[in-house]
Amino acid sequence: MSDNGRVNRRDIIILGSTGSIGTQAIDVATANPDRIRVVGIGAGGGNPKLLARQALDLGVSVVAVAAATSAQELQLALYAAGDERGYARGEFRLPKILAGPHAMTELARWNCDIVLNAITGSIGLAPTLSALEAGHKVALANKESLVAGGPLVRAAAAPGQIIPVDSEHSALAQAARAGRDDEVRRLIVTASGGPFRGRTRDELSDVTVEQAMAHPTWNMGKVITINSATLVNKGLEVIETHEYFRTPYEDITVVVHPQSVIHSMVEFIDGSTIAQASPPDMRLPIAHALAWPERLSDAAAPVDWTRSQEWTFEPLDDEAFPAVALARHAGESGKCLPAIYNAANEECVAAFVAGALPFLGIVDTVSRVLSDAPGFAEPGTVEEVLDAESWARVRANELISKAGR
Ligand SMILES: NC(=O)C1=CN([C@@H]2O[C@H](COP(=O)(O)OP(=O)(O)OC[C@H]3O[C@@H](n4cnc5c(N)ncnc54)[C@H](OP(=O)(O)O)[C@@H]3O)[C@@H](O)[C@H]2O)C=CC1
Ligand SMILES: CC(=O)[C@@H](O)[C@H](O)COP(=O)(O)O
Ligand SMILES: [Mn+2]
Repeated sequence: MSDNGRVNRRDIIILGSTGSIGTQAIDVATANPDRIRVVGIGAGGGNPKLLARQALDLGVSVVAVAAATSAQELQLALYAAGDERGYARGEFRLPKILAGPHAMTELARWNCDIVLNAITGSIGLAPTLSALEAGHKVALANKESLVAGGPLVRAAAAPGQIIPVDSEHSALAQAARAGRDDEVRRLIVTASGGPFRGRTRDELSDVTVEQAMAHPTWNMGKVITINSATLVNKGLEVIETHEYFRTPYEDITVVVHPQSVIHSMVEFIDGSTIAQASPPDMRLPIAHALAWPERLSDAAAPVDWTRSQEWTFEPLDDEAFPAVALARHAGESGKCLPAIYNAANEECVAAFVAGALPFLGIVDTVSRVLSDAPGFAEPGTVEEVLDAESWARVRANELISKAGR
């Protein structure tokens, strides 16, 4: 029985409902109506028709858009979606609409059991803090929250209040259940290696956005897919691992595993390694986070043990892909450098997608921004994170426009 008297059913709010994680979370909820009910959703405002359809399909009481200009468009889309379903105007009750830059933090405080943060980018930090401060459990896909605002998120979260959704951290949390914290020796984070695994640095000089978007094993949103190609995603995940588990950076190892079946591993002091394995399908870690500490039946297909298959492992090529070493440097230096690493990368990815920066320019520019960074103190407030991020975004764009000349 949950605190609100319902048997095992959790009311959830999905921030970023129109994206890759958001839509898969809706699939998980729809497949488990006795366990999960979606009571509120929110998105950026880029796809008001989808957001409106989701709101009516799920029967949510509140829907939020971050772009204030999208509020009217959303309202019209809700009426149109109502018309499509044959609702008469008088009978049709619109959900409450929240709009504008504070809509996500307000939605994150709304009455519910769990907030799933599936927003992309460090703009997700304030909603994560808002949900934590409201006392909600947070199923966290938005890794940028922890990277940009790790000390703030840690200070706001009670033990067990955040449940990881990122596949590697879900795997680590599952594997870590096999022993006590003081019996863990090392965390091994797997990386697919991305679409350019095996290439030298020279061979990366003219790769296109389309090639970078062709992830070998996962179908994800644009930013994380480009980040997987540069290995910045793995850099962010090393910092995320440190933030979740408080493991020293030297005890976090990255290993390339191109099949993406082992999602990460925990090595214990007796020499035993526990791995979590499942075919690449985010519905599993999403379901795991929403039902934690229980499990939902048939969230995703298991490994097919009747079929011959090979799982391979190889070391990361730090020369061709320096993004992980750079993230370790940012993480070990602390202060605001992780936030600067992420914010500079967000600008560089946007520039790469717009054709204003070559692929190799992404990590090269992030590296330059990190080495140019003045001494920001450890952030104590969101505003301090935003200050460091603004500096990084401006500096990254200066370097990007110089590179374009
Ligand atoms: N996709 C995956 O398999 C995985 C993703 N993650 C992480 O999950 C997060 C989401 O990734 P993914 O689903 O791929 O991303 P997508 O780009 O597919 O979706 C992003 C979502 O965020 C919304 N959004 C964008 N800007 C804002 C804003 N300012 N305020 C509120 N909502 C906003 C988008 O809305 P709109 O449609 O209106 O633009 C959309 O709903 C990222 O942090 C990513 O790193 C982690 C592991 C795996
Ligand atoms: C599904 C998921 O969790 C992604 O973060 C994934 O890990 C990306 O794959 P890479 O290992 O290529 O970065
Ligand atoms: Mn991941």
